[in-house]
Amino acid sequence: MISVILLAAGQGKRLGFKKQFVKLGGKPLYMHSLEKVLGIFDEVILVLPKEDLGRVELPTGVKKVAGGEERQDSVLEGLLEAKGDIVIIHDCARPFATTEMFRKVAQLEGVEGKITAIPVRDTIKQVSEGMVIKTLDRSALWHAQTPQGFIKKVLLECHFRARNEGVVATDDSALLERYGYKVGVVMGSPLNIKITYPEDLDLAKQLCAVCNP
Ligand SMILES: Nc1ccn([C@@H]2O[C@H](COP(=O)(O)OP(=O)(O)OP(=O)(O)O)[C@@H](O)[C@H]2O)c(=O)n1
Ligand SMILES: C[C@](O)(CO)[C@H](O)COP(=O)(O)O
Repeated sequence: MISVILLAAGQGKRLGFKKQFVKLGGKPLYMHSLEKVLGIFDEVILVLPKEDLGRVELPTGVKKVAGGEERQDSVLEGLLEAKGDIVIIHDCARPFATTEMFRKVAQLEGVEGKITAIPVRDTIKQVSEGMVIKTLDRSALWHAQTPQGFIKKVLLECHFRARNEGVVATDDSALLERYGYKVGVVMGSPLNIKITYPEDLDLAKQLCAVCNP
């Protein structure tokens, strides 16, 4: 059984407001991710800010869960509700992830986790105080994206250990890396952007207009 946990419980501090409810292509941002997985996977859980749980109406079959302070806390809240032996974690802040990506990260033969990611394309400089220190070898550098798939009991164990040690990571695969589990990679897409800053939202609106004119 595969559970999908869609994260939409952030406060949007870097954007200036809660992005998950912004209308993109005529529907709230979180709906873009929901539509990619609904009816395809066994269970869909949408993690929302506690204060918004009551006002968000969702299609039948989608479970609502209250999130926590940090992204990692929200993942754990979702995990505690998930029934699947495989879980897929996705940021609703990435509205252009495809169903194919969700399917691919759920294939976990020989690994405990699998992420979408794309190779770094630009020349990468190490910079300090406005000065270039050196050019880094980019051949092994990738941008991590979501969706990310995991064996649930492994991800839960990693979350509990991280909480006990006070470790906070920006994505879930970092926790598996920390505790020695294997994480595979599947090709994401440069179009699978994350809306973090105001200019990302402008770009997303333009992408949406091109993709769904
Ligand atoms: N406590 C949190 C924090 C984040 N998220 C979700 O995790 C994803 C990635 O987080 P981010 O871009 O950092 O979103 P925000 O936390 O909303 O933004 P900011 O960090 O700027 O406040 C988003 O889909 C966001 O809703 C969450 O579910 N619970
Ligand atoms: C999980 C993530 O989307 C991978 O790219 C990202 O790390 C989460 O948010 P942040 O903007 O890096 O805090």
